[in-house]
Amino acid sequence: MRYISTRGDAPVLGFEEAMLTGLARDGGLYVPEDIPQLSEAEIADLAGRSYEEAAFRVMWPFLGGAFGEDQFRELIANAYGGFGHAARAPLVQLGPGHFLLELFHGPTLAFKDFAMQIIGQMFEAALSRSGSRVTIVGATSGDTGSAAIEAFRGLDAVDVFILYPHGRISEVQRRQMTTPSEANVHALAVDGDFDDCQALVKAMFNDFAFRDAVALAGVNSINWGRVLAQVVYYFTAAVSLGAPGRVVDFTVPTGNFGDIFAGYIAKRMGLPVGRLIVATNRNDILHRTLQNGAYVKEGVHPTISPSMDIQVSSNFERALFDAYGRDGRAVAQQMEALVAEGGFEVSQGAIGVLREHYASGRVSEEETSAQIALSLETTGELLCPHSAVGVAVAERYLRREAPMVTLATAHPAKFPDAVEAATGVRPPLPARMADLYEREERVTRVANDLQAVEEIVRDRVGLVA
Ligand SMILES: Cc1ncc(COP(=O)(O)O)c(C=O)c1O
Ligand SMILES: N[C@@H](CCOP(=O)(O)O)C(=O)O
Repeated sequence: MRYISTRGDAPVLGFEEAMLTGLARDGGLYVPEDIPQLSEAEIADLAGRSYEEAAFRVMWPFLGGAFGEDQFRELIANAYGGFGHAARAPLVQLGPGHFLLELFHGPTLAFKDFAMQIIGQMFEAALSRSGSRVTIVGATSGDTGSAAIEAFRGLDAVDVFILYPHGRISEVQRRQMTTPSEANVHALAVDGDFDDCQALVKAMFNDFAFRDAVALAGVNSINWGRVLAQVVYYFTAAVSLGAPGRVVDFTVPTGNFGDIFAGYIAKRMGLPVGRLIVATNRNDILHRTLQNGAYVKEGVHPTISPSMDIQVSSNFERALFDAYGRDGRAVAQQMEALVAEGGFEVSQGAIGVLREHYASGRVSEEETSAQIALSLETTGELLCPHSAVGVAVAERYLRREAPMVTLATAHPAKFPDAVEAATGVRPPLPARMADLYEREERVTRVANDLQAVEEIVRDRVGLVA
């Protein structure tokens, strides 16, 4: 199994190297050279299996022997054993033909746990085999960071630095990142927005001297392993609704495009996915692009669904790569235009390909709050604001020919202020986190400045600048 860069000019790697490398050295993202296929019979045979067994069968063909079969099964068991629901990703019916896929039963109450828990296991196994260590640097709008810290806290072979936008995430999200006391965890509050944090991370990867000195690794969805682990729940959800004998549509609250791209990979593997619907808040670059064919940056607007307050959507590059017939040069040119001019026109051919797979909708702040209230009233389901964005958009796309699954990406208790403002109900944290507000916080405030962040990282990992 070989992994190639979306910009076509980086070394071709195996699964383990691609996972540990993060961003490709040409600035692109790694993708599999070929997408493994599951036959109809293999998909049908997932019915009634445990989530862990489905995870093994879906992910295994991408690994190219990086781990042994028994070892990989054990890593999967460790990853999902601590989830708070036996089904791991249960489906709840919201109405005729509309289902909610609850992805918030992991340790940090967001869908990120599905990938981060297994990535943590794979990193640990790979690093203990090679005896090496890495420095993980990640950017977060709230959920990736807490899931990464949870997955990597206390590991000897890893330091984990998480950059979050100061003042732009919920208090629960912040505390999940600032209260772990392990010495290998470093929360950095950046004076900027999520796009600034993500740009800093990418700049660190593109600073080869720094990258090599600290053995930089990434756990944002630039890391292929993240996307891969998220493919699994598209299979479990669709199969429980009748796939492969039935087409299933999905609506995905979208920011960095990793989660919905995982749905596209499931489709490419043979799962009968109908429409993949991008649901955005006011930060609607993806919706605008699908509507008018131009990918143009605006400033990031703070919203009540802060984890989706993103304009430069990393994984859209992976989608473009396929839409341009896997022409790395074309993608590299567009990404250069994004940096130099703040945007680019997607070619007629490529936008046509994207529209074959993806549709989209945008939801205002008022509509998000109204949807949280309406869902509670009509279905008894208390939604987080991100999931509410998804449900509101999905309602516009319901059709008789296919059931719709909306991904519920976080637990409402992570965003209690927004949920309470919409419904009057303040969702409580699960008992195991009940003392979150009493724990001591540890955080370093840092300017939106590459040198300043690199200096902190070098210093903490024991390298003299
Ligand atoms: C709760 C929540 N919903 C949705 C998203 C968007 O997911 P993606 O970035 O994979 O598009 C995020 C962040 O990524 C999130 O944390
Ligand atoms: N919403 C995310 C943003 C980062 O996305 P990722 O999937 O690329 O890690 C977050 O919660 O941090």
